[in-house]
Amino acid sequence: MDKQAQDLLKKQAAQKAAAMVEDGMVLGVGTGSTVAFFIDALGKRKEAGLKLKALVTTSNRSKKQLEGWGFTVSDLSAIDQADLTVDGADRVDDQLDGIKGGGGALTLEKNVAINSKKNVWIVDESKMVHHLSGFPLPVEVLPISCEQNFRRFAQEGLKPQWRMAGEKRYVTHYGNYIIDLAADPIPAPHGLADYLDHTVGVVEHGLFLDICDEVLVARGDGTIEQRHR
Ligand SMILES: O=C(CO)[C@H](O)[C@H](O)COP(=O)(O)O
Repeated sequence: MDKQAQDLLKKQAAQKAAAMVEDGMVLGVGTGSTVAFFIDALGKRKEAGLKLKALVTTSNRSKKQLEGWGFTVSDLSAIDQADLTVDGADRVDDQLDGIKGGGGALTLEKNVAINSKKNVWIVDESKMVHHLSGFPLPVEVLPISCEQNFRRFAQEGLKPQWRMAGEKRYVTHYGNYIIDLAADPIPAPHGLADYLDHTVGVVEHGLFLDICDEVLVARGDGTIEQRHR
């Protein structure tokens, strides 16, 4: 699929999600190119009179775009929970578990997601897989012990690679590094998530398991499939 065709699908899924937002909601907004289309569709709904109770987001990129549409963006700590969070994903499997963090915003994305009553992901069909595969798994690590973490992942056969930004290591919103694990496919996502959850120095990882409630999949035939957990 070329980029233009993929962008069209992303836009269709984004518009469908924007139609799900209701007046008075506390809304969570994710990060990425698909979410950028969602923010534009949400902005148009605002111009048509949509009034949110509060809005939180998962990156400075999304925050800037939302503010450009005149939205006020709150900190996550200022709200109790979101009614709905709309985000993209890098891969989604048959159980609606996913890999996220391609854009490096996984830590805030997971925190917003687990503090949301409902999570909807918007994807084009190329992101859908039967078992999680085809995309490196991002792991955000503290700089202080990142070399040890990297070596340990290599010993475990997880094929670690530093996320780079040009010549330098990519630095997250929180000043940490990202190690992308190229082990593929992921045979036991819950087992790997448990291992990463218990690895000292790991801040967060991109396995989003048992989090997504509904995925909107834009397909090349013009339809949007709504899959529920
Ligand atoms: O997890 C994410 C950012 O950390 C994004 O949601 C994910 O990478 C999908 O991005 P895109 O919509 O650009 O394909």
